[in-house]
Amino acid sequence: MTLNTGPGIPGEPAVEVRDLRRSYGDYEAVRGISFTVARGELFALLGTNGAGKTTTLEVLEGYSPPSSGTVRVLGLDPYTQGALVRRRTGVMLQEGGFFKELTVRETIDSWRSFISGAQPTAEVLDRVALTERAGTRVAQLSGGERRRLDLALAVLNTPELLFLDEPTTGMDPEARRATWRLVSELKAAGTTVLLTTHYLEEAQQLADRVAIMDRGQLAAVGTVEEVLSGHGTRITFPLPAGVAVSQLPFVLGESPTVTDGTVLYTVARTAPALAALHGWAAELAVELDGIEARNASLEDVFLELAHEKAETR
Ligand SMILES: Nc1ncnc2c1ncn2[C@@H]1O[C@H](COP(=O)(O)OP(=O)(O)OP(=O)(O)O)[C@@H](O)[C@H]1O
Repeated sequence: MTLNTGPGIPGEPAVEVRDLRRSYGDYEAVRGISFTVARGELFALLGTNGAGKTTTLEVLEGYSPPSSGTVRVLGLDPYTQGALVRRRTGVMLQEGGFFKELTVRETIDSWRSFISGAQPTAEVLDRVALTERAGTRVAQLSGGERRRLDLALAVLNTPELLFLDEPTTGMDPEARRATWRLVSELKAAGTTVLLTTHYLEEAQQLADRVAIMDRGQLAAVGTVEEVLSGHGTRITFPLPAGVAVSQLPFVLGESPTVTDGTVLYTVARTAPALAALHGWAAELAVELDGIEARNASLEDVFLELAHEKAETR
């Protein structure tokens, strides 16, 4: 038997997931998902709470086997070939298990002793902007600083593939941006990154491709642009003075929603919709001040999914 321990077959994806299912007892948390992550790509797994993101990541990291389906990480089976996979990957978990009495430097030093070819401690501290906190005990770190220490440990072995489970949860905006910079640098240096996040802006900023997970299934996979296409344009304007909601027209067959005096239409085609609205306004001799048309955002897609979820409950 020959084991594939090298850098992998050129063109072979970094991650390949086929029909993955994973159950906890009777409960199926992941219900038949398939996706691939190419080498060098930054892929974001987005989802509502309990969608199955962490469960998927745990299978990819080799902590649990699939209930059915297959996963390959760097061409290897992460469950049965865990040691080989771990040598070439970095993992940042949602809750790092630190010894709270150790300082930041001692924590990094102790992890370094397990890794051959680990980066120097000073360099790692600098990369995650923790140099000034090197002598601080882990117990005294803020939530965001602990996440940065998690990240430091995940990149210690200069991994080919990095798994980040909600990397910026608990960080203030400045720390979040610093983490985004670090993740972007790693990607620029050729690291493949698979991250989960609740922050849509994070996915929009960083990801080459995103997958939206909902109730154990993938609702959409593609570039942000691809995922947003098909979700229409949002046209909004303040309800004109003297106009009743019942007077608002159907536009391209769509009825509006009115929230706090703002009218919203979601339409497939922008120009004819705007023309129809201006025609309607001219007939009523009212002004459409403040009318705006914008593409759907990831947030809109999320809200639609949440809405569908509430309706199917
Ligand atoms: N060990 C477990 N035993 C039983 N059920 C579990 C277990 N771990 C997770 N679940 C359930 O499986 C589902 C998916 O959980 P998972 O943590 O994968 O979701 P998630 O998308 O990561 O959610 P979040 O964004 O809230 O972290 C949830 O309904 C959760 O309650």
